[in-house]
Amino acid sequence: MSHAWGYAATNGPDKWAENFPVANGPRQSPIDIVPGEASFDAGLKPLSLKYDPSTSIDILNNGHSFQVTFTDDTDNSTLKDGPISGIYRLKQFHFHWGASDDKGSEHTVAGTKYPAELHLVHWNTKYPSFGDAASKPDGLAVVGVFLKIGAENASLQKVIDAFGAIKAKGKQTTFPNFDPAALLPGCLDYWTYDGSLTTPPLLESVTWIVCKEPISVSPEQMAKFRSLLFSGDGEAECCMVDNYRPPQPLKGRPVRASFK
Ligand SMILES: CC[C@H](C)CCC(=O)Nc1ccc(S(N)(=O)=O)cc1
Ligand SMILES: [Zn+2]
Repeated sequence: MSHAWGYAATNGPDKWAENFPVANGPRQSPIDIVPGEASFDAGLKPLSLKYDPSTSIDILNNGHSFQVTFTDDTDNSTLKDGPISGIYRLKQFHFHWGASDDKGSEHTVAGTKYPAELHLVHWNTKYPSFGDAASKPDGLAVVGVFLKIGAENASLQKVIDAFGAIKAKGKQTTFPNFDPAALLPGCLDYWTYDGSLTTPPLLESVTWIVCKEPISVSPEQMAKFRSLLFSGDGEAECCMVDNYRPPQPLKGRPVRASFK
């Protein structure tokens, strides 16, 4: 298989280990979170997320998901406290979703799949860059937020309104003045564990911070996610759906809860 990894039967999660052997490593993500087996840790601090909307730059269809990218040359949009030490800068956020509402999230909760999952990707400023941090065991911190079918989400709609310009792989457009804090749930209780990127290169450099409370998304909004394409202009159209990796073995890792 060339390095063209994807989510199809021919190049999907079950094939990734052929080119990325860390796929079978000791700290892979996502995982199934079993609340009854998570241990409450009173030492865990509340998350400190401080985002500056002026750091949002553009929105891109990268052929695996769509992502909103941020300028990360200052400490204007950061994650602090929670389970981490130091200052982590926001680099991008993206989503994973299913072809239908019964699947789509990467993490699951006692086996429950949500229709989608938001990932806010941050890197540790003790390292010079995102790329450098991505290869360090404490290099990245990703905040995961589940999406649950319900009322229309006005903040999410701002992202969806840009989809017309990024339908196909490789398309990108400016996306200024967006506040990603508007995509966070009201309650920031979380589970945390040591894991990895959930797509190749599957680097084991991520402190995962998964929020217990989901945000809402309407059925019509989910349909718009499913109208994006994995394929590029001029290629046979292939809807961008089921771009999620299934849960991986916990291999003895502790999962801590910030709440009782
Ligand atoms: C050094 C280059 C860098 C590894 C490749 C580009 C990148 O950012 N990948 C990435 C980011 C986040 C996730 S997830 N889904 O949040 O775990 C998965 C993959
Ligand atoms: Zn992700």
